[in-house]
Amino acid sequence: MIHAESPALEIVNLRKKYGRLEALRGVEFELSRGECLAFLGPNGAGKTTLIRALAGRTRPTAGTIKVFGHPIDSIGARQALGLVPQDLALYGDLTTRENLVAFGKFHGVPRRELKKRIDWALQWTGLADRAKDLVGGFSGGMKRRVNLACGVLHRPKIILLDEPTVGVDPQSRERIFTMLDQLNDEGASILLTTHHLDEAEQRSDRIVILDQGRVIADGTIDELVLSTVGHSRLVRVRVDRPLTAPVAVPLTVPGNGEQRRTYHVGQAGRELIETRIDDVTVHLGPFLQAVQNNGYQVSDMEVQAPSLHHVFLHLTGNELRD
Ligand SMILES: Nc1ncnc2c1ncn2[C@@H]1O[C@H](COP(=O)(O)OP(=O)(O)OP(=O)(O)O)[C@@H](O)[C@H]1O
Repeated sequence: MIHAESPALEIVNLRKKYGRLEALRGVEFELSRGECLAFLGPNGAGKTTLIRALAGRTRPTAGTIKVFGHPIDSIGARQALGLVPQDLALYGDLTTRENLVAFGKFHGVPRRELKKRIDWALQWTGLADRAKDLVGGFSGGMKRRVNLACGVLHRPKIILLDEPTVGVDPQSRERIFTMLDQLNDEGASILLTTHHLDEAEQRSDRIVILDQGRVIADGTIDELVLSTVGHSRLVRVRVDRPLTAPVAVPLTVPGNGEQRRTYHVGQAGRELIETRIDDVTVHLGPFLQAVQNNGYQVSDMEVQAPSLHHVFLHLTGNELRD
């Protein structure tokens, strides 16, 4: 039975120790029903450990995990969860269909439903015409798709995916996200880990950033941007000749008793001026005017909105790399 009000997942004070190393240090978050949540974090942050703990593959040292309000070790909770692990768990010497049969049985899909589910999975993955081919000979992207199908054959309400697009080409990546969108549209709640900031930014409803076993940020892109780097824009202006000195920009700062301040931007000897502007509508015009007043012509300009990349750098001080 599913509790009407409870979230899909509720994680409180989750801890996992491997000997003296604490991989999870009191992780707390919720996954709402029907939500797609992306977990980001540098290498070793604890993402895989978290997914494994949620999937019952490793026992947490402390903390609670509730699935639709039920303890993680209840039968209802187990049936609600589907895991798509990072490492491909497929039988290379079996065909696509044979792999699906094996995983369907493993997940306890009733015999009478198995064929229907497998036909659905073959369509869903776009591999119907490869049903009788050995999986061992497939490309990385195709194997990922079969792996995904094997993890969701029993139609779990919550799908946990550890790096679902690692090592696949951009086309397969796109295809995998279309497949996940379909499950999400049909009501599944999705929790995935990824190394791709753009993927998290474009594909998820909410983002949790994990660093050294702790949640250091949790929110929508807008919330994360606002609480870290703010809504300022990076402006890059190229001018017609190297600066002889930094450019003086007088700006009026609104607020209690308007203040006039002068900023000096740009570096002598460079043709590029980079600065942050709090409010484009108020400050961009005076900034460009000041560049002209200092005797330079603007030859090119770029305004960059803050992205998840800036949030991540701000919070962890590191680039996120594969
Ligand atoms: N079975 C294990 N035994 C001992 N230490 C482990 C084990 N599994 C993970 N760790 C350690 O726990 C920490 C978190 O590892 P985890 O794999 O969860 O991180 P991750 O965020 O998934 O990293 P990556 O992005 O590299 O996959 C790391 O320091 C790792 O070395």
